[in-house]
Amino acid sequence: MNVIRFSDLCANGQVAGKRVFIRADLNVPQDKEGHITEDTRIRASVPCIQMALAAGAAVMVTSHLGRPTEGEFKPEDSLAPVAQRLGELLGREVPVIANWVDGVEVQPGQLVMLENCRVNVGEKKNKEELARKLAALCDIFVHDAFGTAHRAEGTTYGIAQYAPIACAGPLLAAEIDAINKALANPKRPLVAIVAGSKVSTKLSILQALAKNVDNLIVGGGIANTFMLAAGLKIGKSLAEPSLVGEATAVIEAMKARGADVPIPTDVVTAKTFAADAVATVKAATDVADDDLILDIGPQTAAKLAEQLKAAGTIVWNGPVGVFEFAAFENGTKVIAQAIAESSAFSIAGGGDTLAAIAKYGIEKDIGYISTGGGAFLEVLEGKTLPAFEILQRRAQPVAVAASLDTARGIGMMGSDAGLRSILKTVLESMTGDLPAISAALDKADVPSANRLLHAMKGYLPIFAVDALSEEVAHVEWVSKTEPVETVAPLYAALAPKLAGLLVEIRTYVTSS
Ligand SMILES: Nc1ncnc2c1ncn2[C@@H]1O[C@H](COP(=O)(O)OP(=O)(O)OP(=O)(O)O)[C@@H](O)[C@H]1O
Ligand SMILES: O=C(O)[C@H](O)COP(=O)(O)O
Repeated sequence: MNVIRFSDLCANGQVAGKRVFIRADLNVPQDKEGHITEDTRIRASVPCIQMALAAGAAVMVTSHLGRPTEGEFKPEDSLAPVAQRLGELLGREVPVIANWVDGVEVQPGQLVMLENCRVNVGEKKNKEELARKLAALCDIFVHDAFGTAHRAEGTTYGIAQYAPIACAGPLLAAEIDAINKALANPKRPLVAIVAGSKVSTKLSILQALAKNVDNLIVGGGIANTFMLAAGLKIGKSLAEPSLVGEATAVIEAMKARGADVPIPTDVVTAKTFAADAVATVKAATDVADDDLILDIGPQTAAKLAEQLKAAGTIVWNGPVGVFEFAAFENGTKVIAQAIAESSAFSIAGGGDTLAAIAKYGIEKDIGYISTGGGAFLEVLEGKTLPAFEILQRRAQPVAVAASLDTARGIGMMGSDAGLRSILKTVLESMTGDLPAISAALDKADVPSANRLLHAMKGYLPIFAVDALSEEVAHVEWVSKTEPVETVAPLYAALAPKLAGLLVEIRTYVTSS
């Protein structure tokens, strides 16, 4: 995966004193009072934040929480409980900043949390005006929100288009590697459980999944839509009637491969969506017009559990019922226990799925737990997620424009060994010089920056492409006479290219 990794930037000393904007996925489940019921996503975001702080950055972190209406902040949309939990994990205060789009006060060594980014107008549709403002807040944008990597929004895509440097955080990078590895050659039968409440998002993924998986188990609002497709009544239950055609297409695609999508034969219903609603188990054919289906029935759960026990690989996203209410948790509990008892390699993800895993204490029985729900389903579908598309694109100019010209280097040095030898020395000095130039410019010390650029101007033509050597020569020349206001933006454009060259040099000297 050709993306810039934040860990490399930290190791190269390019982060000290920089403004770092981290997009995390801190979208955790909460109860009615706003208490966090499961904090995996917060814990998983800690390493990136600590990495940025340890590298001496001024750190801003943000996330969405739920699906609020843009421009209409409500107290329940606030990231305050998340900041409080993060503060406990980090052992420091994490102040929450509201109305932050036009500027954020944060100093190196400090960490602030920027209030729910989905309240900003233009976030969802990735409006350019917002994206440019977001990018202007930072020197380095770090995408560490794997759970939201399938969304092309302002803080997950737009900011990456315009920020001076856009890179992958450690969680984002580790998740994609782990999921791809786990699913590269899945042991068959491969069974996917796709359930929960995000019907339209997930139903459209199912068509692609139907080509890959051997068994497709549906639950929650998705199962209700499949029941409609099978001609069953679902009363007032959560479903997406406009997607019945898609559900039918999935059933047909599975049938054509000799597999099927089991439609619930019994369900648990209520008359209201409430924890104390009376639960009634009934046949799937007996659902009344005023019924809400809130869980699969015990017969259906037992049948699905059998299928799961025979699986080679299980992918699980979404609880099959409203497991938060005791009367409607049985289906999810039975499925969770069947996954735990199965010898299959299991991979699970999704905000509420993680909460269900924690509730039934089966963390140790799951092969891999991802912070992504919809995102990891899209990886399974074979899609390139928008996060990776833009980060790869942002890594390209670095690789192309700042590239190492090894043929030239060998010619100039007389041999490959000669080139390697000079590159080892260069690697050492550039690793120190790049942050030193930035630090000098931060202090408006242009003469020091000029001295360092002058040295670089001398050796780059031995092994770098002309465009880069010329750009360095130009910035060095400007820095002889011009003030920091003129030099700093020129160096800001040059720095990522030099950082890219450094990565190439390191790769070259460590290759055999
Ligand atoms: N039959 C149902 N009717 C209404 N809500 C349901 C039903 N079945 C499950 N749910 C709800 O679905 C929610 C979880 O769905 P969701 O699609 O958000 O899953 P997830 O694991 O969080 O995945 P992701 O991270 O992709 O969102 C739970 O809060 C659960 O109560
Ligand atoms: O819970 C999730 O799957 C992620 O946080 C993404 O949330 P979204 O589906 O509201 O974009």
